[in-house]
Parts: sequence; structure tokens; C-alpha cells
Amino acid sequence: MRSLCLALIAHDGKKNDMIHLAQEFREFLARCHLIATGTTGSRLQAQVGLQVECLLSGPLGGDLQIGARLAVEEVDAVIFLRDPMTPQPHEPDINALVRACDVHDVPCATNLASARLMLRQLASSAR
Ligand SMILES: O=C(CO)COP(=O)(O)O
Repeated sequence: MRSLCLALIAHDGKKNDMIHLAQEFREFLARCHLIATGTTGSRLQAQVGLQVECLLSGPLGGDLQIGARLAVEEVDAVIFLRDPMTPQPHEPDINALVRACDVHDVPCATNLASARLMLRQLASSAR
């Protein structure tokens, strides 16, 4: 059985939140296969010490790469800490990723509170 694959993505204004969240759930996340957009993934590796498969940075196509993986059932859940206060140049890619989650019925947490609920649930059912 393959390990759970989680995609972790955070906009710049939410990257510190993602780091704190990953520190909080570090033990569980270390047992998952983690994929992430470029900058988010590099920070998780450097600051939390997690092993992360880093894809392209979001504005360069990273969200689309995650969407493509998800469409072929390679991703089990997505944590996407979006910054609702800052316009993003790659808004169409962001919408495409969230849409792909809905099309393929993959859980997608887009804020810290829902991300915590998701990780608590996944961690307890993985015990
Ligand atoms: O822009 C992003 C998601 O839309 C995040 O990309 P980075 O992790 O490369 O900053």
C-alpha cells in the first residue's frame, strides 16, 4: 500500500502559517509522501526538516502540476493556504487546482482551521 500523498501549498502571506502547521503535525507529515509548490516545499524542508518533493513554483506552473497529479489519483488531500487579500498573477491556475479538487472529489483545505481539522482526522485514521 502506498503512503498517503498530501499536497502542501501556501501563498507568500500564508507561508509562516504553513510552517507552524507543519511543525504542529510534523510527526504525521513525516510518514506521508509530501508534494509542494517550489517555494513552499523548500521552506518546509529547510525550516521543518520534512522530506518534500518540490514541484515548480506556483506562478510558474506548480499549481497546475499538482492539479495534473490529482487528476490521475496520485494525491489524497490538498492543503492550500490561499491569501484572500492579495491578488495573484496566476489566479487562473489557482482556480484550476481548486476546481480539479472538486471534480475529482479530493479534500482541499484552504484555510488554517480546515487544514487542522483535516490533518487531525487523517492522523487519527492513520494510527
Ligand atoms: O503561488 C503559489 C500557489 O498558487 C505557491 O507557490 P510557491 O510555493 O512556489 O510560492
